[in-house]
Amino acid sequence: MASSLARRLGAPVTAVGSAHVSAAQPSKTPLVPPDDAVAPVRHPEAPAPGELLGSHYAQCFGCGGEQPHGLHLEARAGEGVNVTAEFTVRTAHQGAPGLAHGGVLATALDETLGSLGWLMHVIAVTGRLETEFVAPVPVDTVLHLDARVTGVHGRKIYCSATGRIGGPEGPVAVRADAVFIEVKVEHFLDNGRNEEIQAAMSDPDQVRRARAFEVNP
Ligand SMILES: CCCCC/C=C\C/C=C\C/C=C\C/C=C\CCCC(=O)SCCNC(=O)CCNC(=O)[C@H](O)C(C)(C)COP(=O)(O)OP(=O)(O)OC[C@H]1O[C@@H](n2cnc3c(N)ncnc32)[C@H](O)[C@@H]1OP(=O)(O)O
Repeated sequence: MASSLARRLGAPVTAVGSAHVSAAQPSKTPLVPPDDAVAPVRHPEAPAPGELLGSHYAQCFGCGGEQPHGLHLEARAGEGVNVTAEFTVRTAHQGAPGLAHGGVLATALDETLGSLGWLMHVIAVTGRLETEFVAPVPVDTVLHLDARVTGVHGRKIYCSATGRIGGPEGPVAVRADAVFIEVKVEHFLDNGRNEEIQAAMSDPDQVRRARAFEVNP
């Protein structure tokens, strides 16, 4: 059977920003996995440990290589359902003189956590993200990021990340706990802007990447 992406490729995108996402109440989903959560499973075709994951979208602010304003984060697969990444704080990332903006650091954590989906072959978006800023992070610092999935409950993926300075074993400067929610590729097709969707769909590399996520045994 044709994949949903293939079906959509055959038809022009007509609606933009459909309202299928409800105007929800604030989420009360806790950030720790419930007792009946299951352990995450590394997909048999997940990238090998140490392999660079690459960008899920060339224009992504977090990881896109073609995004001039982006963080250009590059994550590597870990041995389990975990990833590592490095992020260098630039002058453009300041919040206070010589110090990283907290929102930029939260974005680096979010992006690193988001890349965990590659290891499970699941597309997921951030539902909740709680960040803790433990120590100031000066410009030119390399933040050593480490993220892992701590449990899966239905479509909810519980995960945590740390950002260390001075080396991968250095002191923790930032940390985050998050819940990601698994979605289908339609999430992007139904909610994204037509112009960018069409551009992404005419890029064979992008289509291949999106397809790689569609089958989750
Ligand atoms: C050719 C085009 C291809 C394009 C795609 C290309 C490649 C794709 C590959 C990867 C890309 C994937 C992600 C990007 C990766 C990294 C970037 C960094 C991550 C981000 O930056 S990403 C952007 C920010 N993010 C959002 O833009 C989400 C906005 N939001 C929504 O779109 C909805 O809100 C949604 C979908 C989250 C839920 O909506 P829904 O209707 O599907 O969910 P539903 O109500 O059925 O809930 C089901 C269960 O999740 C629980 N739940 C629901 N919402 C929750 C929440 N917020 N927090 C905690 N738990 C929550 C419920 O409590 C229930 O739990 P339970 O089952 O236990 O009852």
